[in-house]
Amino acid sequence: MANYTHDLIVIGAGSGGLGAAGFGGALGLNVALIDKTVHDYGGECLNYGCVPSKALLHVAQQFAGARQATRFGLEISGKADMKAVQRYIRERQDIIREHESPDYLRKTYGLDCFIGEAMLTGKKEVTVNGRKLTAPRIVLATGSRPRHLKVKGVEHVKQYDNERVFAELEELPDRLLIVGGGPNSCELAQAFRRLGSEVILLSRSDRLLKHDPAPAAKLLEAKLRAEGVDVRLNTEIRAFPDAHTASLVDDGEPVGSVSFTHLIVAIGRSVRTRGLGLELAGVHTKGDRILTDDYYRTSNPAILTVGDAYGREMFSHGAEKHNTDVWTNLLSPIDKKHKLNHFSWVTFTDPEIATFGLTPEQLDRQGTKYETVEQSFDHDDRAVAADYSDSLLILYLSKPTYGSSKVLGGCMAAPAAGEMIQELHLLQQLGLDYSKLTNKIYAYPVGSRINQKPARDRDQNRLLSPLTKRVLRAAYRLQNR
Ligand SMILES: Cc1cc2nc3c(=O)[nH]c(=O)nc-3n(C[C@H](O)[C@H](O)[C@H](O)COP(=O)(O)OP(=O)(O)OC[C@H]3O[C@@H](n4cnc5c(N)ncnc54)[C@H](O)[C@@H]3O)c2cc1C
Ligand SMILES: NC(=O)c1ccc[n+]([C@@H]2O[C@H](COP(=O)([O-])OP(=O)(O)OC[C@H]3O[C@@H](n4cnc5c(N)ncnc54)[C@H](O)[C@@H]3O)[C@@H](O)[C@H]2O)c1
Repeated sequence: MANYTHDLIVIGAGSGGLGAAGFGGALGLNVALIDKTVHDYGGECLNYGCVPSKALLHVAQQFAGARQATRFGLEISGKADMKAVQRYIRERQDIIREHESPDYLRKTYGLDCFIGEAMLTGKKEVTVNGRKLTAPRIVLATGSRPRHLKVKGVEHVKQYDNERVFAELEELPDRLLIVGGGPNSCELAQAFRRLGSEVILLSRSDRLLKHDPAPAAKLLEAKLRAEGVDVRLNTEIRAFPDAHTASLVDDGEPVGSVSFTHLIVAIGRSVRTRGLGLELAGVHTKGDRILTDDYYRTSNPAILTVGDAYGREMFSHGAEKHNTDVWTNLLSPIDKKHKLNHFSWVTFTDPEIATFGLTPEQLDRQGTKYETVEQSFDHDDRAVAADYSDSLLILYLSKPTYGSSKVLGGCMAAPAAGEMIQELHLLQQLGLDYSKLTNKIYAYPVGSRINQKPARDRDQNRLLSPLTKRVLRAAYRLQNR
């Protein structure tokens, strides 16, 4: 410590940086945490990502509920007041912000919080506000930034990315064009449609949510279409002839044009590599990636990355996973390798699309034999009563050995699927048999009873084979003479 100003320096105070610095602070280490402005503390998730998008979806859900209630006599009219919606979102953000502010972090974790743009100026040195800080380890938690369209005429168009949506959009768009087919576009498309905008959702992929199973993504696509979103797949923007028109191509062939009043672009994200002084610290990059190994190390082993800066799973809880691994490695002589065996993610649309555990691609890659079980909600009493029986559960189960199978992964498309998959995900994480659910008594009629249905069906099929039925009949008659 003698030759360093700090034990650890963390650049970026988003999900990644808060976790990396917070744990060090909790251990009593002398940790410097740096972000550009006080408002940037909390990062993308708090300011322009998870929190505002989920608050927006919550408001949109109220509108959808009111619209459904017109079947039962409620009379409604009008659209959302976007200023009031943004006010609600900012109020919610401010509540969370209190626990992510530099003052709170200083008081609670003893962090040495800096406000200013940090630059690497040596192998173990960072400069902020003209002051040189040094530490044996530096964590880059500098995040990513939204990609933008680069087509002819784009300079005449205002491209709203997620930052601008939550910082600047004060009027409800009349006719909104959203580009991209990932979680960001799907969530925004449904939210704005429910608030009252006309929405065109355009993606160059042949389906939405390419990281989730196709049947689940199809259910969401059908729901978006049923709510009036104009979903156009295999489509790209070729040019903007004027500020409110996009000409489109499908497989390179012109397919007409669309007009819009507002344009949101959600076509993925690039890791931040510029302005960080990476070259001065011997940190190599390739395109818009920081080169890293499976142990979160950059080409300078004193400098680690977590969160979006690591360039792999870009989620807030991805950052949480990275920090768990990185801190294990910082504290022990045996390094933990990055593995994605027990991960999950949720797209918070209606239906929610919740994917967990190993995907078919991962299972195939590791040569694991598995069977796919698709469970519909058609005869689930809760789904019938609450009108969501067009939902779906997909499970990947290991091939049975002596009658028992393990849950390897899966996906659910249903309201609150993100909550409902949790017990399945825990079984997968603990490596427990799926049959553990067979005798569980659920309060009737909780939605998560659907998790048990395939397990019960399988056990019942086994139990009620002609032979066991004969044995059980004989047992009954013997016991009850
Ligand atoms: C619209 C949207 C919705 C999302 N919803 C979800 C969701 O529901 N669930 C989920 O898990 N994930 C969600 N995500 C993803 C999630 O927001 C990100 O994965 C997460 O915020 C990344 O955290 P991070 O700490 O790596 O980066 P960031 O939060 O981007 O933090 C990086 C920080 O570094 C700072 N910084 C950069 N350079 C410097 C410098 N030179 N000096 C000082 N500071 C610097 C920046 O100011 C920034 O505050 C969503 C993303 C978007 C865009
Ligand atoms: N609920 C959540 O957890 C959540 C919500 C929103 C965002 N996020 C995260 O934020 C990040 C960004 O999300 P995203 O949805 O912007 O990115 P993404 O990379 O997941 O999806 C981008 C989509 O845009 C399409 N696309 C790319 N270029 C295009 C073009 N020129 N024209 C038309 N379509 C194009 C792609 O085919 C893809 O469907 C992701 O890492 C995501 O996981 C998470």
